[in-house]
Amino acid sequence: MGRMSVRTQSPEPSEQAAHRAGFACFVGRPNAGKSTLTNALVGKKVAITSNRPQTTRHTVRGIVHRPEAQLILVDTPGLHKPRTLLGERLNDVVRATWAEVDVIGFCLPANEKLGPGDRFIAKELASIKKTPKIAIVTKTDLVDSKALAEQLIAIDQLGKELGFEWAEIVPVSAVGEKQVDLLADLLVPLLPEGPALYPEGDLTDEPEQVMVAELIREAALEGVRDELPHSIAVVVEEMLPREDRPADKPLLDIHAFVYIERPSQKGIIIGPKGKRLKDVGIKSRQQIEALLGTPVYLDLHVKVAKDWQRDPRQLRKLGF
Ligand SMILES: Nc1nc2c(ncn2[C@@H]2O[C@H](COP(=O)(O)OP(=O)(O)OP(=O)(O)O)[C@@H](O)[C@H]2O)c(=O)[nH]1
Repeated sequence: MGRMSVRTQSPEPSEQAAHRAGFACFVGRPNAGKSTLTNALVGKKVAITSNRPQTTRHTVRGIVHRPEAQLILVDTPGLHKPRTLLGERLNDVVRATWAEVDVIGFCLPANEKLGPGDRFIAKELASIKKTPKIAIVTKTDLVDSKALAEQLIAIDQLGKELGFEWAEIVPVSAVGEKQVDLLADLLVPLLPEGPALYPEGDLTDEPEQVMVAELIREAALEGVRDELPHSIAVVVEEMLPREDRPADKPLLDIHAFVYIERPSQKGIIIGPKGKRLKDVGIKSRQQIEALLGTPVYLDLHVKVAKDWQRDPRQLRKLGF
C-alpha cells in the first residue's frame, strides 16, 4: 500500500495565516450524513435532515465563521441515476455546484461497504480535476476501529483506482461530535485567501421562503414517506406581515401549497376529517416560528399537480 494520510490531528496553525474564505460542498449517497454534518459544523439547524433519502432538494448554505476563515457550506441534493426529468435537472445542479466550489467533501458512511452508488459518484468526482477532494468517513460512532480501518483503506484504494489522491481522509461522527472541528481545520487551508464573503451572524442565505417550504414538506412527509416517497412538493406563495398589528404583536401570514401527484394521494395528506393536515400545519408552524422568530399564521392548501416530476412547466413553477 502506498502513502495514505488519515487525519486525526489538526495541522499546526502558522503564525500569521492570511484570512481565507470560500465554498465547500458535501457530496455522497442519500443518507450518507451530509445534512447532519453541515448542521454539526454550523452549530444550528439550517439544512433539513431526515432518515430517508433525497430530502435535500434545494441548495442550502451553512456558514462557519472563524477568526481566520469563513467556510461556506453548500449542501447539494444527492447525485443519483436519473429516472425522471427532475432527476436529470438535479444532477445538473449537483455538477454545476461541484465545479464552482473550492473543495469537495465526499461523505461515506463508516457502517456501509462501498457500493456502486459510491463508485458512480467517485467517478464523477474524478472528472472534476482541479477541485481538491476530501474523503469524509461519517457515522464513525456506529463501527469499531477495525471496521473503520478497513473502510479507510477501501476509500484510499478507490481514489487510486480512479487516478487521484484524496487531499485528506477524515473520519468523523456528527452525532458523537467527534472530529467535526478537525474537519473544519482541514477544509480551511484549502480555501482561497480573501476577506469574509458574508457578514458574521449569517447562518444561511437560503431564501426564507424555500426554508419554510422545506419545513412544511418535512412535516407533510412525516409518517407517510412509504406511501408518498417523492410525490410531495411545497411552494410558499406568499409571506407577508399582517397589517394593522401593534408593533409588539406582529403576525406573519404564510400561504403555502402542498402539491401531490394524484388525487388519490389527497386523502393520505389530509387524513380523516382533515386531522392530519391540521397536525402538519401545527407542527410546521411551530418550526417556522422558531426559525423566523415571529408568530405565524399558516394557511395550507393541498393541490394536485399531475405527474409534476415529469412536466417541465410544473418543474419551473416549483423552482427547479
Ligand atoms: N449514528 C450516526 N448517525 C448519523 C450520523 N450522521 C448522520 N446520521 C444519521 O444518518 C441519517 C441520514 O443523515 P442525513 O444527514 O439526513 O444524510 P444526507 O446525506 O443529508 O441525506 P440526503 O438528504 O438524503 O442526501 C439520519 O438518520 C442521521 O441521523 C452520525 O454521525 N452518527
